[in-house]
Amino acid sequence: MLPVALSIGIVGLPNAGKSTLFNALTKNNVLAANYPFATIEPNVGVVGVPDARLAKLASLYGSAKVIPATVQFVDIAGIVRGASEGEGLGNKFLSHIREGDAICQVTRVFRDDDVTHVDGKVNPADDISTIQTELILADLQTVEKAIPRLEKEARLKKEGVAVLEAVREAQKHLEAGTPIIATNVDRDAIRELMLMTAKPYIFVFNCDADELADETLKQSMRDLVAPAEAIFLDAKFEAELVELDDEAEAREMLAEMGVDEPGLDVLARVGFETLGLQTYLTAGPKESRAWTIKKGATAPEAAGVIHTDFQRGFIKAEIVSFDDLMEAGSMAAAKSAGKVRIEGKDYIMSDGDVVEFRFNV
Ligand SMILES: Nc1ncnc2c1ncn2[C@@H]1O[C@H](COP(=O)(O)OP(=O)(O)OP(=O)(O)O)[C@@H](O)[C@H]1O
Repeated sequence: MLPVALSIGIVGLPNAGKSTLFNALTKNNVLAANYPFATIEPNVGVVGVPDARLAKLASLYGSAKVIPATVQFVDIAGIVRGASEGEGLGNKFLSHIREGDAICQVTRVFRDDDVTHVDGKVNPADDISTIQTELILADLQTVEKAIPRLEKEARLKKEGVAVLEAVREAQKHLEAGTPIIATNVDRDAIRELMLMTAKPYIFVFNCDADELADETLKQSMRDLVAPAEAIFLDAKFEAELVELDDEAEAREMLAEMGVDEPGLDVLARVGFETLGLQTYLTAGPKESRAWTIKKGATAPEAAGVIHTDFQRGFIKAEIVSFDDLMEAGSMAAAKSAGKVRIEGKDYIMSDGDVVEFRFNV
């Protein structure tokens, strides 16, 4: 199994704050200007997933380094009404969204008369439906284009019949204005079409300081997008926060905003979850490290993320859960307490397993 490198595409209307958020995520200096369509080329940012367990492991093992899991964000240009018809940057960037594994939509909530809104007013519900409509229309085009080919394939081979049926069902839902993720269409059957509304979705509400403190407002946004995840942050503030070298100052700024945790940390964690990923941990004097696997991965597959030899020559895995290890206070104590298990080829990994693999090369 190759290392898992899934990515999340950031979408939103022009001036929603995508570039500001992306810059903060990567500390890259991508152009973030008060200028619709400032972002033309897609940009990839690789972000560490914050994991408090790593520092604890590192202090237990005296590790020299800590290496977190990562999640990739791709900054994509703004979508405007009519994008599926070629308005704005049109279909060019829709193809970048198609390649992502999940979508993160940045929605403007902040009020600032100096920052133009494409529709002349700030209205999150309208903005969300504008983008959803564009993605649905683009998916509908994809489906309509594919159907004649799929009909031919269904006549030639049996497997094609189920695919065609699933795609026709998808078409009906899209015509009714429903994103595929909200239906029970067989998503495996239609995978090859890479439909955008079939991807998991995260909503980032880009707020100003007052709005961040407004629980009623936030609840109404949550209700608007449920069951999808809603994250609230001030992208401009997050961008300033990452510029600070002084951690104490950063903590103070967060406290002043009444926020416990940087929004970017929440986003990285929720994004990682939304992609269906989990981590297992390894620890030693050199490093404490989180490794990324898909949920449901077996022990040999997990070993393969470190090295293909580990997977090929897999014998067994010595596993202790992070919590048991911390409670015992050391690997030796965990062993004598009977908390360290020997697991074989069929073991399904759990998040937070602390692992040592035994293998033959
Ligand atoms: N929470 C916020 N509060 C106030 N201003 C903000 C906030 N977030 C972003 N801005 C400002 O809004 C403007 C637009 O932001 P940004 O360039 O990131 O938008 P964008 O979505 O990337 O736009 P485009 O699609 O046109 O590239 C910038 O001037 C930015 O500083």
